[in-house]
Amino acid sequence: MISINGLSLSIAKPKIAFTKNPFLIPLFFSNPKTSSSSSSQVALRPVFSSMSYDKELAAAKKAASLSARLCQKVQKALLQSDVQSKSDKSPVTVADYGSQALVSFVLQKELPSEPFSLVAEEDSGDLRKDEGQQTLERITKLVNDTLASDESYATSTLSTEDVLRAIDSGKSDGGSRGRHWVLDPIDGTKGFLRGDQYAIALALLDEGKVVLGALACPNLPLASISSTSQHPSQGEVGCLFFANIGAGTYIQLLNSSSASKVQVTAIDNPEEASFFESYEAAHSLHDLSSLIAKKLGVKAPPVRIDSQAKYGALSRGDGAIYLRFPHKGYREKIWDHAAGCIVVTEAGGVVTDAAGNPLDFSKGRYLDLDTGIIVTNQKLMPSLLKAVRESLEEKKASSL
Ligand SMILES: Nc1ncnc2c1ncn2[C@@H]1O[C@H](COP(=O)(O)OS(=O)(=O)O)[C@@H](OP(=O)(O)O)[C@H]1O
Ligand SMILES: [Mg+2]
Repeated sequence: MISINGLSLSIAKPKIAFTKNPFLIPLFFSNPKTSSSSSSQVALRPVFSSMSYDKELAAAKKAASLSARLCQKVQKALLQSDVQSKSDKSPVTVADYGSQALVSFVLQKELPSEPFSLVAEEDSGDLRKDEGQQTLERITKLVNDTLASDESYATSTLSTEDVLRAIDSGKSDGGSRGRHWVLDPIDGTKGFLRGDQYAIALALLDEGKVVLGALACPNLPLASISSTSQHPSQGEVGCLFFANIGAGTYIQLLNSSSASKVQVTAIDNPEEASFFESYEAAHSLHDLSSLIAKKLGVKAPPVRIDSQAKYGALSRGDGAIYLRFPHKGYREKIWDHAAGCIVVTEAGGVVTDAAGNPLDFSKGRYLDLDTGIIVTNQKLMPSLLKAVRESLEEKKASSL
């Protein structure tokens, strides 16, 4: 019997006690074709044990929580000079850079004996230019002030060069071999700038599979958000969702250490369901979502919030469905979904592309997707898939 995240688990003696990766302990191997366990190596997939990732999860929670502290400070008193525009015209702030530097630094400090690879959104190109110097100094101060606020890092001080290096450690290409951290230092930067929802989304890939996630949502209330109360004016705010493969999903307040297990909703009647979608119409086709919702019989209006806070809210049953249909040609990045995906699946939900295939995080920095991403519980997925297929066919026919 072992205890993981407060859960007591009985672990069967492994039928095969070897693995190429000493950090992985397979509980058993399942053969996807026969569903029976076997000692043959042919066509076998390891089923990962959560006990391998406890210290990584602790490091991820610490990194995401400290970054949330930095982001909250910036959002409270945002200066005009804190916001810049990237080459694709999307906004980036000192908090995006500071969060990435902080996560990179903390993960490496907490896990000094592990090889470090990070796939993350930002790079330091603009900060290395002459006109980026003031911004870089502001970021360095934010990072050092945040470290100083934590007793285990009170004596750590980063130079501007350390900060640039920490940001640029996020250039890894990820892939299907080995371990890679995946980070969106601020997911929903537009929401962050509006004073709304955003998330610090951190996940770990092992052999191409997401094995843990820490999702900090500094503006998400602890109480449920629903279609009728998207902005509750009172109650505790600031949630950290975390999931370790095979061990479920938990939520705690960002400034507390007492966690509770969450589960997706059990409803099976779409008429009782509400659905999430992007706040920004440029990020997801709202018309298509409303057609799908109508076909399903969903009565509630969409709940539009920024970032992977949608995955977190769904994992605790605030809503039953998340629909994401980007405009044609957009390629989804792995950091926009990795943490959210495991937070939902470990809470009993299902995350697929529009054709019902699981998301594949092993292909590098991008997801190779069919059309969109849909998320719901196991009971609603068959009817959701049908509604999605019919709606996409209708949309295609009407554009001919
Ligand atoms: N054109 C387009 N289509 C689809 N998605 C896009 C697009 N452009 C950006 N992005 C990514 O969306 C991330 C923001 O998350 P959401 O779409 O969930 O939230 S919201 O649109 O801000 O409400 C956002 O994450 P951040 O860049 O971290 O803010 C982007 O990665
Ligand atoms: Mg971002």
